[in-house]
Amino acid sequence: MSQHTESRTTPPDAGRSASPSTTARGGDDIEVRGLTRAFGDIRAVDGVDFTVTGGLLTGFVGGNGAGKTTTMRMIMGVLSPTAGEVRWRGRPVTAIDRREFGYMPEERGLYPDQAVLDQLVYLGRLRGLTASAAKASVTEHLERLGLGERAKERVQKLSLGNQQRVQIIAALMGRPQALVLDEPFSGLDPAAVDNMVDLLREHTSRGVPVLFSSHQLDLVERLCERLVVLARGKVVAAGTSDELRSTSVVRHRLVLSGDAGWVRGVPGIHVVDVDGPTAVVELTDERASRALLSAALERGDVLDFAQQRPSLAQIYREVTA
Ligand SMILES: Nc1ncnc2c1ncn2[C@@H]1O[C@H](COP(=O)(O)OP(=O)(O)OP(=O)(O)O)[C@@H](O)[C@H]1O
Repeated sequence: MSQHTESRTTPPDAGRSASPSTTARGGDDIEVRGLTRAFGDIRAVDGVDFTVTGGLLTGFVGGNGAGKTTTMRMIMGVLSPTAGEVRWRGRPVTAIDRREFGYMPEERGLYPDQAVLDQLVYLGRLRGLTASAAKASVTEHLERLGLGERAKERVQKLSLGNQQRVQIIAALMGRPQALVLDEPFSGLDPAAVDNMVDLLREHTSRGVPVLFSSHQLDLVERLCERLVVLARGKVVAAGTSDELRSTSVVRHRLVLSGDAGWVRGVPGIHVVDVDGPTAVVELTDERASRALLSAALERGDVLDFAQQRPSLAQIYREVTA
């Protein structure tokens, strides 16, 4: 039975034909243990461990070629690991489990000649939804992502951004038990990003673990409760933003009434940047902050002197350096 008359504050429950609709919270984890994949001599993914916790958005970041896509493919079983394993709810993941995962692959495999609605309903059927449940879920998602009028159009007539939205619907429709999304935000305009975020939050609010990769650090910073940072096939940092920040070098920002160039001569600090009256520094000696402030006051007014919360971009540069 379709349940699509429900309010839009809950995720579309498409009445999967043969699955229990669990609403467990917190314990619905994907666990990656020692995951490794070699291509010839290259270890694209090298002993990777992390957990995607139920109910949280986990951002997966790393530079080009860091191994994100390869890791996600192994989570989804599209690629087999050279070593290590993927676990789901405390035991090795099975093909049946994965059938209930929503996956957005890097290669966007839509059929250009097929109508949007038909294609999505077909994909929903492959995921185990009944035809009517798939249609109801797809129709609701199309409306929510602003494609309600385009349901009968062929995919190739849509702009790239709209094709991306269709791909997102393919991953989110029904009631996925976990979401693994490779660059779901790339190519979306800000309104579509917001709609997408709302949708993802609806899934996390019912305990679903969500892993998504992105190069948009500002977005990841805004959205994610947890982060996994990959570099050269290895996890170089993982945890909440605050946990990552606590290991980062503390910066101070000093704003003066005159030019701040003189700070370069103060011992015990590393100058990150000077721009006219503003200097950003790192203390290599804790006591230097007092010396810096005294020296500044001797030279004139101090308009601001405060610790700076490190941005994710800063943390990212530090851990991947
Ligand atoms: N099928 C393959 N055959 C050979 N090498 C591969 C294959 N797939 C990935 N690689 C290599 O594995 C490494 C990791 O690639 P991967 O696509 O997982 O990185 P990524 O973090 O997703 O990068 P991007 O952000 O650029 O998408 C790269 O060096 C890539 O060239």
